[in-house]
Amino acid sequence: MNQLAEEFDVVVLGAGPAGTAAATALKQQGKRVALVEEDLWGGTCPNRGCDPKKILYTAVEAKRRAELLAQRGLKSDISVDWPTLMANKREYTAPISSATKQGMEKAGITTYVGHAKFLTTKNLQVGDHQLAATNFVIATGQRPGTLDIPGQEFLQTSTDFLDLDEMPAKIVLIGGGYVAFELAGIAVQAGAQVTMVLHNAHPLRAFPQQLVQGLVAELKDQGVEFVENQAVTEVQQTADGFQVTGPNGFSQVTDRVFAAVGRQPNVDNLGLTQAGVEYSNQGVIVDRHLRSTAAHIYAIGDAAASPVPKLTPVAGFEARYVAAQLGGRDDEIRYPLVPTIVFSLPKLAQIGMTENQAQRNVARYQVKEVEMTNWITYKRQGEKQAQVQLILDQMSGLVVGAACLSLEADEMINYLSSLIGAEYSSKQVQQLLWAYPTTASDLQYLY
Ligand SMILES: Cc1cc2nc3c(=O)[nH]c(=O)nc-3n(C[C@H](O)[C@H](O)[C@H](O)COP(=O)(O)OP(=O)(O)OC[C@H]3O[C@@H](n4cnc5c(N)ncnc54)[C@H](O)[C@@H]3O)c2cc1C
Ligand SMILES: NC(=O)c1ccc[n+]([C@@H]2O[C@H](COP(=O)([O-])OP(=O)(O)OC[C@H]3O[C@@H](n4cnc5c(N)ncnc54)[C@H](O)[C@@H]3O)[C@@H](O)[C@H]2O)c1
Repeated sequence: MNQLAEEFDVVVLGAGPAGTAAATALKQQGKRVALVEEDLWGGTCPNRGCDPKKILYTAVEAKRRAELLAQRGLKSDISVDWPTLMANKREYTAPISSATKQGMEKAGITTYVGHAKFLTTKNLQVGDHQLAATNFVIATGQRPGTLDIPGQEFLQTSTDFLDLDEMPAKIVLIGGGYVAFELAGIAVQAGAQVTMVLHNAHPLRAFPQQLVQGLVAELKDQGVEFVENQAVTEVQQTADGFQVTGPNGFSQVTDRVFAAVGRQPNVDNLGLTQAGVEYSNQGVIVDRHLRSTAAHIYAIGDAAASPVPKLTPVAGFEARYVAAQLGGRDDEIRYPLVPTIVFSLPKLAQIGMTENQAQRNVARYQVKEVEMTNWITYKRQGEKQAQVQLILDQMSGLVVGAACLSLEADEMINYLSSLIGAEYSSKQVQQLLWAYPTTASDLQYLY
């Protein structure tokens, strides 16, 4: 081992939700912990992901709710003041990085600023420092993917969108996943003319297509244009913007073009080969203990090729699990149910078994669609899309999966998460009382 190396029990690479949670839990065990970050402390979620997105979303959701009540007695002429909204977002995000770093240091974690790269299986380099450790935790996250086409340098990302000084008059969003649907809702309500360009006809493929079609219909109603089956081949800069082109004469002139075509794990410049760690384009390959192919090196969060959605609560769960493993536990990871929400207008949420999975065993699983637009919860708000889909296991009689589309879908999915996770039967649900009339009290009619 290099004599100049600074020694630790564990070195954590990346200070996002995964890395900070792991470092904190490991420090609480009394370990000597180093945490390395090359960019913003706190990582994607609070700086350029979930939280800034939700701040912008809060304003556009309020505007949409007011619009829906326009025929129901609420007079409103609301518009989004983007510069002020952005100032509000920046006021929130500006202190995050330094506060997170300070918080880590206050907890007794040794922090390093710079790019971490393995030199050997036991050593890594950060700037002028060499760090040696018994164990390492890779928590380097993901970055926005792009398209390998002429003019790719003109493509912007979700990071750019979430920090726009002005909302452009026209934008093109390439992609049909979480990011594209969330940014479309924000941009259209902030006054932009939005075109979503999809390379196939299956947006949000992991969600029930009936609910996705409801979301698409709602976004179209708000003014979003959808172009399907169009693989963009080139982006050119013009005198006053950009021209997006594709096969069969497709051409769209716009002010900005955002690629929302998935994210790539930050694993390619980590010296993983020197460390004996194998990886794929899904991230670091891990076993059921989140150990990489080098058994003393773990991977968690977005950087790990673990078979779960890449979300902040999952990153935290994996971090606490690995800390417990390094503290002496030796059980395989068992994930709880993972709720996911697309914060579009309206919201689309899902948990547990999906419709696609249920359809592989129709003898056992029944898909139940519930249209709720006329229920008091939704009617009073003028909501146009309020649907729930439940997956029933006919063997146990339990609900094992659910998806929701409405402005209340974020709350509803969390209630369903508790009930499905605790394996509540219909009979048990009828024994519970929720204050009425609320989103929760509808559960009685759903089960
Ligand atoms: C636009 C957007 C919206 C999102 N919204 C939601 C949401 O609503 N809900 C939700 O649950 N999830 C959401 N996510 C996903 C969520 O942000 C991620 O799942 C979460 O941040 C993953 O945490 P992580 O710690 O694994 O990775 P990250 O947060 O990406 O942190 C990794 C850190 O490692 C650092 N790093 C990388 N390489 C190195 C290196 N070699 N040396 C040192 N440091 C390095 C990076 O700079 C980064 O700070 C969203 C993501 C995006 C992009
Ligand atoms: N609310 C949330 O929880 C939330 C919000 C945003 C992001 N995220 C996380 O970030 C991840 C990334 O989000 P995302 O929307 O970038 O990815 P995604 O995987 O959800 O969607 C990518 C989309 O891009 C399309 N695509 C792929 N290659 C393409 C190509 N060459 N040309 C055109 N389209 C192409 C896909 O068909 C898909 O529709 C999510 O999977 C999720 O883990 C979560």
